[in-house]
Amino acid sequence: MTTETICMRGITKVFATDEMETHALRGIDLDIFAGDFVSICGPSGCGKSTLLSLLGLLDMPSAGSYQIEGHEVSGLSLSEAAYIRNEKIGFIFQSFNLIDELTVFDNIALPLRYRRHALPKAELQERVMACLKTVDMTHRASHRPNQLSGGQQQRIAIARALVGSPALLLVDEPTGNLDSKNGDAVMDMLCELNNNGTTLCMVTHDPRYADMAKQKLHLLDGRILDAESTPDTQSEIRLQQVAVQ
Ligand SMILES: Nc1ncnc2c1ncn2[C@@H]1O[C@H](COP(=O)(O)OP(=O)(O)OP(=O)(O)O)[C@@H](O)[C@H]1O
Repeated sequence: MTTETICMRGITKVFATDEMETHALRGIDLDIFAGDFVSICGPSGCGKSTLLSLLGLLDMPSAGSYQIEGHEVSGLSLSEAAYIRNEKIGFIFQSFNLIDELTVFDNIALPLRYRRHALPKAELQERVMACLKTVDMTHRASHRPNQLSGGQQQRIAIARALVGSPALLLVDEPTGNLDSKNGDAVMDMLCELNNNGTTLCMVTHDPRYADMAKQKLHLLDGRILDAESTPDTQSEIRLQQVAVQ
């Protein structure tokens, strides 16, 4: 049976100021299944970052339903949203957002240290080192981020996003600050993580990287213009199941 990680229905987002209202999202329906890889692309201002912020519970929709693993999360309080975010969601940003005052190890450990239930020290150590191994950076555990190259910093950011074993990894232009060689290496790493079961949702302007996804969403003016799925995706299977019912 397929597991639905994300289910959005009729999601809208309106930013209102005294002078005007901006309808950033106008009725988004989106399903993301465990193990899926979704890419979101579209022109500047179409609502990509807004959608990613809502998916990551960094902001709340103006209307609509949003469920993570079957639990309604639209309208949560700030502290409840922060709790779910920390437990269920990992983030990778264009600007790696690492803290230069902390070692690589401590940067990766940070999401675990913010959890309500502290992990035993040995388990925390084990999880951080396992993530460093995944991104092939164990030899840099005691370095500071500003002693690393851009590509290495993004690998540390990936490790930090993975350390909490998130149900969903949200990725915003992961290669935007990298040259093409390092960008390709980061994308290879993300694809490998997805092949090993990590659920990914990525905003990108690069069509080559968008094409690597199993489900491709094109946004325009706050709406999903069209969605393409490769034949082997869970979404396609689900659509076929609906069709035969
Ligand atoms: N906090 C805000 N207040 C008012 N309007 C906003 C706010 N955030 C976004 N918007 C507006 O919502 C619309 C969608 O913005 P969003 O940042 O999601 O677009 P985007 O597709 O990510 O663009 P880009 O590719 O340029 O990053 C835009 O018209 C933007 O001006």
